Amino acid sequence: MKTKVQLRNVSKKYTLYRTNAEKLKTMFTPKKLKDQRDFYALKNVSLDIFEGETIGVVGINGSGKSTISNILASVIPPTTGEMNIHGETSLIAINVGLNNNLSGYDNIELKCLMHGFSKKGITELIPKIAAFADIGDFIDQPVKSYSSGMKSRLGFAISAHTNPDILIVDEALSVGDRTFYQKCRDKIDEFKAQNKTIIFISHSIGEIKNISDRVLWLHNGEVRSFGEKTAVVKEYEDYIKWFNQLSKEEKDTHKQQLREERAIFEDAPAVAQHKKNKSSLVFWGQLGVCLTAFLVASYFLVVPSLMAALGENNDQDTKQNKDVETSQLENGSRR
Ligand SMILES: Nc1ncnc2c1ncn2[C@@H]1O[C@H](COP(=O)(O)OP(=O)(O)OP(=O)(O)O)[C@@H](O)[C@H]1O
Repeated sequence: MKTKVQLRNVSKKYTLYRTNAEKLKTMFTPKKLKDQRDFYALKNVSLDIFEGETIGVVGINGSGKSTISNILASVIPPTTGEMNIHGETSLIAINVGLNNNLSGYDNIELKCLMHGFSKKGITELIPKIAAFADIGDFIDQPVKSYSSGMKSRLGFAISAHTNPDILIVDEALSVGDRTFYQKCRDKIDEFKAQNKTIIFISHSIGEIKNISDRVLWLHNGEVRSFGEKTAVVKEYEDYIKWFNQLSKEEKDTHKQQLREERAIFEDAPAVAQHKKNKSSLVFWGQLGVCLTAFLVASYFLVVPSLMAALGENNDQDTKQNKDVETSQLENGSRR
């Protein structure tokens, strides 16, 4: 089986800033550890996805589903880890990929150009995409005037017609109505029949069970389970059931525990030491550069003046010697 997506220890780290001023400050000064609020949106994710597979992705809010879809579609880079994607990806998400200030038509043209279509190809595709999106006169209005369902329709229509190898659908179908949903399902089935790879993110367990071959459960930024769909969906549902039967205090304790697991505190002394080493290295490096610059400047500015001064002295000495010699000669001849 051909591997289409390979992730090895992929992590995405974010820093939360309390204010914009704090963010600005950390750009100029090494941030103090007490201010640090780094956390993993995604932590050490390793997986392989093969050609022709449809992978369903489940997980509670904030578990990292959109982060992984954005990384796979190269919308954002991972902080660390290795990623190999064999083929062209296309992401359909409610708020990603469309330029809000451009009209539907212009967005179609732009996306098609980005996918490498010729002008002629684009002219042929535009009516097909517009017909699939089925948003009427809104197609020539700016996307900012669209409802989320209309954005999703246009996004799906563009992606479905640009022939991607790997289609990533992030919750995009949840905002469309049932007529559009069925159209998208038919298109997804067409893609499956063409042996394309699909990554399908949804909160609807029914949809996930229907569409997927394997299921990935992301939990607190990590892979909790990845494999046969019925087994993984059951594990996920069992977790939801377990969580829902907890008391309010137990739920809060559990959520706090998840936050702590995700926060980058456990290696705090190592980070602090690393930062300390790094900043002292930077300090000595800068000092070294300044000293070298000073010595070079001194060489070129001071040495020529010294040489000139010495030269003048020599001239004066020679002149004085000559004067002495001349007077001695004069005295000698008088004698
Ligand atoms: N740009 C960002 N800056 C800071 N934190 C971010 C950023 N983007 C995402 N996050 C955080 O990363 C974590 C994972 O977010 P993500 O959107 O991937 O979750 P999700 O599983 O898609 O959630 P949902 O089901 O609510 O859509 C969340 O805690 C989120 O707040």
